Amino acid sequence: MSSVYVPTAVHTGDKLKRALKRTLDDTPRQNHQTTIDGGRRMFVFARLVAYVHSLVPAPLYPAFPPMPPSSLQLPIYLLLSLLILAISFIPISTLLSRSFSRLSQISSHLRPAPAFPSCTAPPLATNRTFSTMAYEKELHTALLAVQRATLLTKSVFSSHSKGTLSKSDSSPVTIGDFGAQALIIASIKHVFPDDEVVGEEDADDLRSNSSLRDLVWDLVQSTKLEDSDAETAIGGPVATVEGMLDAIDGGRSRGGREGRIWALDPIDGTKGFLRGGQYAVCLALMVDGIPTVGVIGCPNLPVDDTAPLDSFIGTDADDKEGKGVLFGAVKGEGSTSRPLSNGALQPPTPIKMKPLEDISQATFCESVEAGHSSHGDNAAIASKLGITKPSVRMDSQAKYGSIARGAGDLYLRLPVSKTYEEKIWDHAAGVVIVQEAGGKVTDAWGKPLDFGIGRTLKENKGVVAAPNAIFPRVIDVVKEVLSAKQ
Ligand SMILES: Nc1ncnc2c1ncn2[C@@H]1O[C@H](COP(=O)(O)O)[C@@H](OP(=O)(O)O)[C@H]1O
Ligand SMILES: [Mg+2]
Repeated sequence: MSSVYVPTAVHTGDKLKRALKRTLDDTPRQNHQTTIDGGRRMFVFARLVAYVHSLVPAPLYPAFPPMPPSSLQLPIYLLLSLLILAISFIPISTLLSRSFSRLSQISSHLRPAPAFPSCTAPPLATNRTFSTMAYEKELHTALLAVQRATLLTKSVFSSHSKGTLSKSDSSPVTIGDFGAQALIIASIKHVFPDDEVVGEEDADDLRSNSSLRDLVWDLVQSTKLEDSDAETAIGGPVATVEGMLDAIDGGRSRGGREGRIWALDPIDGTKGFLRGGQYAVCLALMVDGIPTVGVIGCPNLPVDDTAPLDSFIGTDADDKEGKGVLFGAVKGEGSTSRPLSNGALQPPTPIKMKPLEDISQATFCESVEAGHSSHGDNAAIASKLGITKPSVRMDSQAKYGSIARGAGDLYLRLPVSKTYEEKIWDHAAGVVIVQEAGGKVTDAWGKPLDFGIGRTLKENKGVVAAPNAIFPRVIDVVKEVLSAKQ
């Protein structure tokens, strides 16, 4: 009767051996062999247990695992079992540890590989909240910081005196740029003290010009979110003038391919800002050189995404209702937009690029400034694509936000100058928002934008953004037009 257990145990050992062989087929040979040896020893162990069982009269242990009788066979059973266990302990533990390491190898292969250009997985973020969405704390902080900074820029936008200076590259900078950079970097440093920031501005002019510094300090001191929880979440007010200058200078990072680096454009489209047109406050977190979180505040875009793209262009009517949009995106988590507010964040709405079956029906966006993007080349591309609608000219990364929510379709930025290097803060946030809304962004030759080589995109020329489905056709035509000029 006891032999009933023998085939069962042998069968179990055999099954285990076959299962191991099958599942570990792609294990490197050496590990494979050792694991099979482990399986063999387990098989022997099973047979020995079965043998010991056979020494015990079957009727005395009807259930499995059997309990031995209290006769002479009991000590024999115990002794043999102990001996077998001791012999088997080493191979079993080896087998288990190999199986666990194999499992962790498999799970590490399942981790998604990051996109160009890094081949390493993003490191675990410091200060990161472990919630259902990756980079939730980073996104929340960036949304609030940008929203607060837009309050400051709006107050400068509606004032006649904007404290404008000309920078060394003769581009304009205003007290709004300095104030917004101070507020945003102070928020980032409060929540993520170890992170670096590549910011467009520095505090040199303010350190040498006390009246300008006082103007900026007044702005920074008087700007706060109306919701106290929101204000506290990003560190509250900047405490001192020196703290403000240090915050602005906190944007001097040289950038790079490693770690967490924020890219900040406190007022993108400064010329639009001065003209009363579109402008944007833009912030992105790059992890190992890859734009991962993107936030763009556009105080002059219509909240209604079906409104004509140029609804508020060329007006400086700050009192117009229904304007002010805050875009946000996290890599792999989608893009959203919400109305800008003066206090807590408004609820978000997911956004997607417009599905476009017929390219000729596309609306394309380009810079207002002909010195920033070649209007002639953009027009030649549009014409080759069969596009008949006129371009929508718009300053700033509001272009990225507009195509991401389907209010436009393409963004063409064909280079004017052979030597100009696009700045990472002019594109990082927009790239995440467009990608997460179903689009692709490359340079004009179809090369991925490389944000990991410093403060500029020096390996790239121009920028093209389009919905994934039509991107190949668009970039072919862009290359055709560029090649014809060579
Ligand atoms: N020659 C040039 N080619 C391309 N971009 C340029 C440029 N000169 C300046 N820019 C950048 O163009 C940005 C504005 O882009 P757009 O034309 O899309 O509004 C400017 O940002 P700022 O306004 O923050 O200085 C500036 O960084
Ligand atoms: Mg800019």
